[in-house]
Amino acid sequence: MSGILTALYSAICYVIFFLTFLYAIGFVENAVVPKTIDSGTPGPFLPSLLINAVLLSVFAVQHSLMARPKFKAAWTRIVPQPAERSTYVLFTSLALILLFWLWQPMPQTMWETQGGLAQFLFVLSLLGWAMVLVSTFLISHFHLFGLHQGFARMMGYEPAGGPFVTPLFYKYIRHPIYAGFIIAFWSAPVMSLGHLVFAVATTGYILIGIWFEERDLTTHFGERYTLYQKDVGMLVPKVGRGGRGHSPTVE
Ligand SMILES: C[S@@+](CC[C@H](N)C(=O)[O-])C[C@H]1O[C@@H](n2cnc3c(N)ncnc32)[C@H](O)[C@@H]1O
Repeated sequence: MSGILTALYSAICYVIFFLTFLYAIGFVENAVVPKTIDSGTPGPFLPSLLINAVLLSVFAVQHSLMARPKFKAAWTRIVPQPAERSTYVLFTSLALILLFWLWQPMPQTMWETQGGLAQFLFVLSLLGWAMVLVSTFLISHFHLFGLHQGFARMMGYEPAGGPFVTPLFYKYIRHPIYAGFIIAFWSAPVMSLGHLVFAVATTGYILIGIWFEERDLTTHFGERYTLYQKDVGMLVPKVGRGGRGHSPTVE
């Protein structure tokens, strides 16, 4: 793949990802977009549950499998190295688009809030999404979504792997992106059965994903990451640290 083609490919994948991310906000928040988590005509309970479980599993398998170093090593014999991350981002977007498209509404209300509490939960949920986006910039947004690798190929240099960093949220929790998703998914003013299935499944997936990601991070960054794990909570800040947060200079 020529440099210009690689850069173009990574830019297209990035735009598809970003639009998918924006759609995901509307889908979960039941706002703005035509098809949301609770919209549409509900079908019978069991087939709906089964279809949703398959859609969530397709996403989970794609997202975890393609992120593992062994898969990447094999995959880059087919896909050029500079386009690998963009291809991952593209497949993730496609798995999500499939989920948005075929998701079956399960509208039974599990719990419902009103007035100030409902407004608070809605705002909290949006803050969760904002935390996700801000955190991607904290650990290198353009590397995470493949643009850096694609454009580096065009400029003729080898991009260094993303460094280990612990700014802002990362000083207090190890996984602010995942924490942001969990906040966004659970802070629903009205929790339908379908939304609850989605929140439970994605939270379970995130917890399993963290186990795999931390195994890779420990292999990659060694003692720096083990010290970080001791110092900083996974999804919730550790108590008793007097709000100091992680300080790499202490290592
Ligand atoms: C989707 S991001 C999720 C990051 C993190 N788990 C979170 O929730 O904020 C996954 C990528 O972030 C990288 N990553 C995780 N923690 C990092 C850190 N402290 N510094 C740099 N990269 C990190 C991993 O290597 C992986 O490629």
